Amino acid sequence: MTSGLKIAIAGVAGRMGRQLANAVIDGGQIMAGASEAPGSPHVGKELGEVLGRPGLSLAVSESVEDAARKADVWIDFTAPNATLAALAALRKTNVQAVIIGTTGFDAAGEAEIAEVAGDLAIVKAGNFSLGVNLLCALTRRAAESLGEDWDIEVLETHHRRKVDAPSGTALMLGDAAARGRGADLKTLRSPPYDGPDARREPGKIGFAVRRSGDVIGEHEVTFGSDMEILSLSHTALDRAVFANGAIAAARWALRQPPGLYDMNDVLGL
Ligand SMILES: NC(=O)C1=CN([C@@H]2O[C@H](COP(=O)(O)OP(=O)(O)OC[C@H]3O[C@@H](n4cnc5c(N)ncnc54)[C@H](OP(=O)(O)O)[C@@H]3O)[C@@H](O)[C@H]2O)C=CC1
Ligand SMILES: O=C(O)C1=N[C@H](C(=O)O)C[C@H](O)C1
Repeated sequence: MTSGLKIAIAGVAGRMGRQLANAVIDGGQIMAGASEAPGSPHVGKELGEVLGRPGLSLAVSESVEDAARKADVWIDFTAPNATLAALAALRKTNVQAVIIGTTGFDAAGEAEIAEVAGDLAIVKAGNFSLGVNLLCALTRRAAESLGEDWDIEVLETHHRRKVDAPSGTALMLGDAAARGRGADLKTLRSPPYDGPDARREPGKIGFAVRRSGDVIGEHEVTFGSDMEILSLSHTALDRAVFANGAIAAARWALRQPPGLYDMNDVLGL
């Protein structure tokens, strides 16, 4: 049964782009548009050829306006510059909602997104899985309960092709921990431990990053005191969990006024 949700997917030939397009089609939504990077060998191809699903006829476009023409919602898991360029172009289309999964924005990029959210309903999350968003709530709760003598460390592991570090999810977890301590992550973030005097500063939140093989995404937050260690963790077993969360966010966002939302809003956490 079709839900009538008309979705355009940015970066459709990427790991998440393919996952999203397959989830849209298999879930009975409408694939209304698909984009790829200007100059990509996938531009101009039929989506069916890109996905290995013969008979699917929708041309992959390098133009945001063209890919968005028949869509109500734009889902973007690409790269920061690509997402920001798309947002500027989407303001001139009929798209009402944007789902941003891209990670690695700098402060100026985050500000640009907040500005565009004056015109569009935007759901942005470093992770669209239910488990990770619940893990953030649990991390905040633990940080609220445990004093500064408990060292907070966030460890993440991802596949070797990941570009940004720490991951968007690790930063969400660090942010949740900082909020639990009534502070901002900017203030509490530890510099990397590296060099001859790399001692841990009390009260800071540390990050450690591993890149290995084809790991989809593993995150662990530890709270360590002199006598015990509390560890909270999450493992993503299938990228479908991100795609399904993003599509649920799309359905939710189309019912909202313009504004900047996250998965807590969508899931009611
Ligand atoms: N929030 C979440 O739940 C999740 C977020 N992510 C994030 O999503 C992003 C993408 O991850 P992933 O799919 O693994 O990465 P990939 O590199 O596999 O995919 C990104 C795709 O976007 C394309 N692209 C680049 N620039 C443009 C452009 N201007 N217009 C259209 N397409 C473009 C790339 O093309 P080309 O290769 O030619 O550059 C590529 O096909 C990352 O930031 C990642 O951290 C990933 C998983 C879950
Ligand atoms: O790049 C990835 O793959 C992932 N990116 C997101 C992040 O930066 O946290 C989410 C997920 O862990 C996979």
